[in-house]
Amino acid sequence: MKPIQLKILDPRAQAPTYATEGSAGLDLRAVLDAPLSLSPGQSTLIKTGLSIHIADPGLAAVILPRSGLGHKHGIVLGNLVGLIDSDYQGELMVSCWNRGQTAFTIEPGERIAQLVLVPVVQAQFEIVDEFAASQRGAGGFGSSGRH
Ligand SMILES: O=c1ccn([C@H]2C[C@H](O)[C@@H](COP(=O)(O)OP(=O)(O)OP(=O)(O)O)O2)c(=O)[nH]1
Ligand SMILES: [Mg+2]
Repeated sequence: MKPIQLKILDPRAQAPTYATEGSAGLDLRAVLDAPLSLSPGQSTLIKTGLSIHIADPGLAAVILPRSGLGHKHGIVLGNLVGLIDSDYQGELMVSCWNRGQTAFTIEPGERIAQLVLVPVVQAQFEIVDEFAASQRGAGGFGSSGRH
């Protein structure tokens, strides 16, 4: 694919790389002046020192939690998932939320989340009054397999 333009906005940041050949995610590191303690329940927006311009509307990026931090320490994302639009050119920001019971300290340069590029389809809509019948119809929320 075409390279995605990347700006390194802070000298403490570095271009993210895939850790292994098969990695889907690029780890994002915290740009912080000092360690930052997050109390239980607290969330804060952390800079990454990076911006990208995806440019292609057929792509987007998502920011996802790292499983170790999320499972072991309760550090997930305040917005659950971050969505980076293809036309966004600002700094990549990570909302870190301590959903755990104990304080957690984020160190400068710590890998706090991961960025995944994903394909996107922009929908076109056709307004109709009725849909053609389907097997499911309007059933949902556990309706299948119930008698
Ligand atoms: O975790 C995130 C989520 C979003 N963004 C940036 C990229 C994204 O393209 C932009 C807008 O995000 P979103 O559309 O989710 O936020 P919004 O609350 O709808 O704001 P807006 O009105 O600017 O679209 O903010 C981040 O840097 N980190
Ligand atoms: Mg938006």
